[in-house]
Amino acid sequence: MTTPIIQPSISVKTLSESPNLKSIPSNYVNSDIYPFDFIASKPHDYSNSIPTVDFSLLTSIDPHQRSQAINNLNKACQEWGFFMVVNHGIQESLIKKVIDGTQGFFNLREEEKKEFEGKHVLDPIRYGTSFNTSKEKAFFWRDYLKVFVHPKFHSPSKPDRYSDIMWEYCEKVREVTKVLLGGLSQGLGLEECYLEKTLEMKSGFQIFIANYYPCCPQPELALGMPPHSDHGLLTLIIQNQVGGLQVQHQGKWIHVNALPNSLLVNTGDHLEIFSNGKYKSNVHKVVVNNTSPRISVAVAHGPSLEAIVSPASPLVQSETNYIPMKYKDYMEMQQSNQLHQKSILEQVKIHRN
Ligand SMILES: O=C(O)CCC(=O)C(=O)O
Ligand SMILES: [Fe+2]
Repeated sequence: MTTPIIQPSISVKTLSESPNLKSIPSNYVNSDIYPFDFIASKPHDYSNSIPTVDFSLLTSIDPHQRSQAINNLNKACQEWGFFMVVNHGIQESLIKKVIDGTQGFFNLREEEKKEFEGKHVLDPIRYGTSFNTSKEKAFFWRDYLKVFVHPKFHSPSKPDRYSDIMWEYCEKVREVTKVLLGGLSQGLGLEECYLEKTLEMKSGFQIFIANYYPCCPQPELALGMPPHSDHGLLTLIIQNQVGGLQVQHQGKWIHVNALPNSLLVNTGDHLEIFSNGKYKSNVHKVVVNNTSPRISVAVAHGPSLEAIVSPASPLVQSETNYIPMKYKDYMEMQQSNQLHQKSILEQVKIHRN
C-alpha cells in the first residue's frame, strides 16, 4: 500500500517527518521502473575487493613507490572506476565538520532552505529534491544542495560557519584531486601535467553536492539515486557512518563499506572521454534504509566549463571514440534531463560496428 501523490516541491526530509508515515507516496515508488529485485536484492558484498589507493605513496619521493602507486591507481580506474583513498591527509575533524555543517543546513526550516532553491541548472547555488522533478516519472528519496565552489567560490549564508568549512574542505579536496589526476595522466602514458594543462584545471570546475537521504518507511520501493555516472573527471565522496552507495562492477552491484576516514572516488564521464575510453566512468546508485538518515558530500571535479573536451590526442592512434563537446554544454544537458545510467555519455560516444 502506498500513500497518494504529494507535491514534488516538498522535501523528502519534511515528508519523512510527517507523523505516522508508514508508506511512501506512490510518486516515490521506483520499484515499478526498475527490475523486480533491483532495489531490494541483497547486494554482493565484495567490499574487501574494492581497490584502495594509499595517497601517501602517490606523493612519495621514492620513485619506485610512486610508480607502484600509479600502477595501482591505473588498475583501479581500468577495472573498477571506483576506489577508496586512505592516508590523504585531510583531517578527520574537518570531515566531521563538513558532515555536521551539512546536517545543520538540512535542519534549517523549509522557508530558509527555499531561499537557495535556484531556478536554472547553472545557478551557482541550488537546493532541491530528487534529481530533476520536471522530468522524472518517479522521484528519488533524496534532498540536495549543489554549490559551485571553483573557479569562483559560492556558498549559502546559513548555517553559521558552514561557508568557512566548505571553503577549507574544497581547497583540500581539490589538492588531493590534483595529485590523483597527475597520477592518472601518467597512468595514461602522458606527462604528469598533461591533463591539468589540456583541460585548463587552474580554472577547473568544482561543485559541492550535499545529499540528504532521510529514513524511508519502505526502502525496498524507493531509491536515493538511480544508476548513473557523474559528469566531470573525479568525484570525491565522504559520508556519515551510514552506507547506501553501491557501485557496479562486472555487471554486479557492490555495496560500498567505506574504510574509516577514507575518501570514496568515482571516475566521471570526462575521464572516460579524455582517456579515449581507457578509463570507463563508473555507474553507481544509492539505496535508502528505514533506520538512519544518510548524509553524503560528493565534490565533483571537472575541466574548465569553457574547455572543449575530446580524447587526448596522443591517445588517438587512428580512431577517436567520442565527439568533442564543451564541458558546460555537457553539464547543462546532464542536469536538465533524467538521470539514467550513461545516457548522456552515449550521445557523444561514437559507435562502430
Ligand atoms: O550519496 C552518495 O554516496 C553518492 C551521491 C552521488 O552519486 C552524486 O551526488 O552524484
Ligand atoms: Fe554520482
